[in-house]
Amino acid sequence: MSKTIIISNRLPLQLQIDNYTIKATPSVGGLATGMKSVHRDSNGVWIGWTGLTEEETPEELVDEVVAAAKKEQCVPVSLTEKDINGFYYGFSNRTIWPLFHYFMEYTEFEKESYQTYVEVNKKYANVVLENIEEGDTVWVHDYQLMLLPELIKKERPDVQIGFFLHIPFPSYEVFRTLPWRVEILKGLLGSDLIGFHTYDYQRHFLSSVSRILRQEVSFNEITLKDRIVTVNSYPMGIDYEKFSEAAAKHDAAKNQSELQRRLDLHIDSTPDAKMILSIDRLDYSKGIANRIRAYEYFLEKYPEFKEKVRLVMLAVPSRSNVPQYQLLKKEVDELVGRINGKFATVSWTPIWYFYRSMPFENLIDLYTTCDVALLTPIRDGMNLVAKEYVATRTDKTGVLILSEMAGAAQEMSEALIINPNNFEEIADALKQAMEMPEAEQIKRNKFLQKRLKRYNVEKWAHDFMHSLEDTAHKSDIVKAIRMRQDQEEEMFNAYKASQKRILFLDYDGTLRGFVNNPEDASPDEELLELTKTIHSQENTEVVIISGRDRHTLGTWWQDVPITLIAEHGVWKRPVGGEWAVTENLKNDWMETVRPILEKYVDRTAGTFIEEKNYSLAWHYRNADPDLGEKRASELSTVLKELSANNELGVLDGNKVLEIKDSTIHKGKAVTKHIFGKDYTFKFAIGDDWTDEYMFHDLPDDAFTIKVGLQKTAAKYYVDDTDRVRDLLKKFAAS
Ligand SMILES: O=P(O)(O)OC[C@H]1O[C@H](O[C@H]2O[C@H](CO)[C@@H](O)[C@H](O)[C@H]2O)[C@H](O)[C@@H](O)[C@@H]1O
Ligand SMILES: O=c1ccn([C@@H]2O[C@H](COP(=O)(O)OP(=O)(O)O)[C@@H](O)[C@H]2O)c(=O)[nH]1
Repeated sequence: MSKTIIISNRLPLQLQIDNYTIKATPSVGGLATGMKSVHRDSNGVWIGWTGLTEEETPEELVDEVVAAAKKEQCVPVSLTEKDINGFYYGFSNRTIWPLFHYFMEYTEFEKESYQTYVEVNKKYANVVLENIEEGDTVWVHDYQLMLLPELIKKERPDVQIGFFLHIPFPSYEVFRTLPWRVEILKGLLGSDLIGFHTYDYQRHFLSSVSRILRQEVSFNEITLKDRIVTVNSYPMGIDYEKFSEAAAKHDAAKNQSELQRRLDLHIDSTPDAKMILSIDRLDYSKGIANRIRAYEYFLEKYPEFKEKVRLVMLAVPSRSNVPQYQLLKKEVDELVGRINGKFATVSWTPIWYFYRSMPFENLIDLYTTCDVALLTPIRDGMNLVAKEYVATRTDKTGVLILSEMAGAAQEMSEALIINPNNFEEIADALKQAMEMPEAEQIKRNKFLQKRLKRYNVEKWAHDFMHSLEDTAHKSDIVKAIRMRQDQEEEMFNAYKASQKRILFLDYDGTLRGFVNNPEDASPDEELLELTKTIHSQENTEVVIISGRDRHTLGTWWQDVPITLIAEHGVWKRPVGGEWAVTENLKNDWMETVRPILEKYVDRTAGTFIEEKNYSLAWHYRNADPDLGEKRASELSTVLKELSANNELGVLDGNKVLEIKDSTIHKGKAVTKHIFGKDYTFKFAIGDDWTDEYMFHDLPDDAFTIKVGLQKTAAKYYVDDTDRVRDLLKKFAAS
């Protein structure tokens, strides 16, 4: 039976060794708490780190660690102290975490910790590969394992791999500063599906892929040479029933215990003061220090709330080996001390501060007891605490104040949404929350609860897995048209058996890869030799059919006697003959079109005009990809309007728009060329839109091949120019 393998840095359980006994406690943090319910309900396995290093695990307890993990359907990855320092405290939490949360001043670029990150990702990959069985699906989680998808895909291309990023993906301007940006993107692109919490993170990622890797992005799909990677947003939900049921149980017991519990929580004699809740890991991205300052500002701006409110603050220890977290701990301790010292009275302490993690029951107690939740992250991938707070409000009272910088804010517009850097706004929101009529609280929470209940963590995981299955169908379609070994053999058999053969070969993107400057793309010796050899076979004709100008093609194939067709069919050089125009063509339209193209060159950095006898081409390969596409579609509209009266055609090539007589295209050129000749083997290969005309216009029995995975009228596709070279070699050897 096939299974789902979940992989994350941490397992949902943390193991500790106390007096030679293994103790397990639940892991804290959104990923572990959220995925736990998904894992519980599946028959899969979860691979990750137990929290114990190899050095901390006595040899005689190793098997017990494995057994303790196995009991929870988990498989541990064994890591050394050095691994954890470089991989977890190092690259993950001193480079990626601050960078992806826009804390550039905290970001360290350390080559050594990156190297450990690579090694540890390989360790995870090895454990995954040991546990994969045919038909399994792999779901990798989060920023600590961004190289893992590629490592797995390389070994197991048959396995569907999903990746979900739980933290923000930053804008291209921030991401580009990372020295290992290419490696990280390539690592992620080993996946078949990549998920983010919000559309903004998704579009930031796609923008980096197209700008840094120069990879073709179409809507939410990235077309690689042999696969399609789908990218989408799936806002993570919570186990709604678990929280609402626990809250209902807690409410039932509330009458006898709540007041006592409040007073037990802290020595204070203002039990009627409203409670403002704040829960997070002690992390600078959570805006805890700012929150305390904003609370101070609130008490100053609205002094009537003194002794009427209390901030209940739970800060869960996190990543305490990283200096910034140690500094933050100090800062928060001092702030709490200072503010309590400044405002406290004999009967009132303005902040109750807990620095520890709490068991589930106590969390529920806090959620249900507090009148307001104040969550002000500076940046936060999602923030599940916001959702959990709303889910526990069984009577629908309570007010959520939430930072607009949390992914959750995008789905929780009924909350009071604030900018975490705007103290004025936070103070006013606190006042509004204190004074909000119950009816309004209920109205807002009703909407929020309905949505959270519907899009819970189960639905989230189901949606993701469903999309991942869909990507498998996409791969099937890809496999269907990719030229298989048997189809290739069939083609070569037909070639060998044929008495009269013709091969139409496009040049750029087919025989030769793209380079920034088109003049640098000259053919190598091997290529010239191959075309010559094939052409010299009996009854065989090789035709280079290109959009290039005749001088360039003519110079390159000066000494090779094959047919050349230039400028999409305007010019032809027969074997042993001279260049001649194939049609009666006009070029007086160029005077009108050139200034339009020049305007686009001036406005779009990196673009240029190529002038041919009967056509003008505007190249935008070196422009910013987004801007290039936008300007190309704008220009194409302008030119099409103009061309309607001038019999001009606009050819949309690979990062080039070419304007020429509309009666000229490669389809017409090949049709004319084969007219009246009884070729029994016809072959055409090309990579872009201009080649589609020949795929379309050649008779049905022709072998037509597209280079690269794109929509095409060709019968087959091959991955890249290397595969084209292989085919040429096989033709030459036939
Ligand atoms: O494992 P730690 O280093 O102790 O950190 C705990 C987890 O923190 C991060 O959580 C994120 O995931 C949440 C759920 O998607 C999301 O709501 C939150 O905004 C994120 O910060 C981190 O992404 C996890 O990998 C950590 O395990
Ligand atoms: O003492 C605590 C405090 C919090 N949490 C859980 O930790 C998660 C925090 O997730 P969130 O998305 O808010 O932030 P993250 O820590 O993942 O950045 C929530 O599910 C909380 O219920 C916990 O298990 N124990």
